[in-house]
Amino acid sequence: MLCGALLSAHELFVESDRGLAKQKKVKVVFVIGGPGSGKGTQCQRIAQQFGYTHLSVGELLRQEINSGSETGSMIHSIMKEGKLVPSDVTVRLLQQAMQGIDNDKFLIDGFPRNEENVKTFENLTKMEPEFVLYLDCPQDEMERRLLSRNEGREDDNIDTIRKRFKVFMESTLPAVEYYESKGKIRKVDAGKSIDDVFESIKAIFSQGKDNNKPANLQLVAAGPSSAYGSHGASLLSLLPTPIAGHEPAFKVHSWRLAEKQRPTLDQPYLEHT
Ligand SMILES: Nc1ncnc2c1ncn2[C@@H]1O[C@H](COP(=O)(O)OP(=O)(O)O)[C@@H](O)[C@H]1O
Ligand SMILES: Nc1ccn([C@@H]2O[C@H](COP(=O)(O)OP(=O)(O)O)[C@@H](O)[C@H]2O)c(=O)n1
Repeated sequence: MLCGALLSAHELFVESDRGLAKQKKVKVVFVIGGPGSGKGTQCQRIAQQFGYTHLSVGELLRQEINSGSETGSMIHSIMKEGKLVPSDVTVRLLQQAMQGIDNDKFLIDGFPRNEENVKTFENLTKMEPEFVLYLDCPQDEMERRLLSRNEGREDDNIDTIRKRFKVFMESTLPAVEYYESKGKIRKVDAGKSIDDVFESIKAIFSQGKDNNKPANLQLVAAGPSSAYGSHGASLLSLLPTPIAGHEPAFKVHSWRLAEKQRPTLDQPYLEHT
């Protein structure tokens, strides 16, 4: 079972440049997709346009391999088989990287890869993502892209690529379903051109920005028997959905028909908070 109520933003302790610990609220967006779906490519653009720090978990693992540590050699043997590194190792590398960066918005690329990744992240950080961007791409297209990636990656050979696809289907898709059940998946068709995929992604990130702005709502004044009550309810449905972790832009005043309380300018139905 995965944990229930978690914070969207978390008090993360970071070392300031004076060496003192200070608290800051941190937001994370996870980016999931099959190998070669374009996670790294799109994350670079998102980071540049929306001010996120891009952390590629695969890259953090490769850096650990290059450090020559014992953990690095364990990671190396797992990665060349296309398997998944134990979550406590991955999440600790991720936490270390986040603590060393003075930004409050992180784009975490290639994470989570399975439900164990999810649980470990929740347990160790007590955070959950704002949302999860899912790059959905046909397998034959991902295979074509990986075989021509030319970054000299040991795992970009046809045998390991096929193993990574299997891991994606068997382990990562259940994590996608978990976030789907929480309403956090934002899926884009990643089989299109780089520019077209980014257009879809921009709409998702821009929507988040708009939802943070207080809406410019005019109060509707209405006299007795003018059906304000029924329209009041539909008015509510027009308001932007509050984003988890943000105060809603409006306070809703209840009014009870039995007591014949109608909204007035003194006691409006909706009020900016
Ligand atoms: N939409 C796209 N169309 C064609 N090629 C792409 C697209 N997105 C990425 N690529 C290329 O495919 C390869 C894999 O992309 P990458 O971003 O590294 O994927 P991932 O991080 O998901 O493994 C790279 O060589 C990249 O330039
Ligand atoms: N959360 C993660 C992310 C990557 N990895 C490992 O790192 C490898 C490369 O991941 P990556 O995100 O750099 O690349 P792609 O497989 O998405 O192209 C994976 O195949 C796994 O072996 C992991 O174990 N756990």
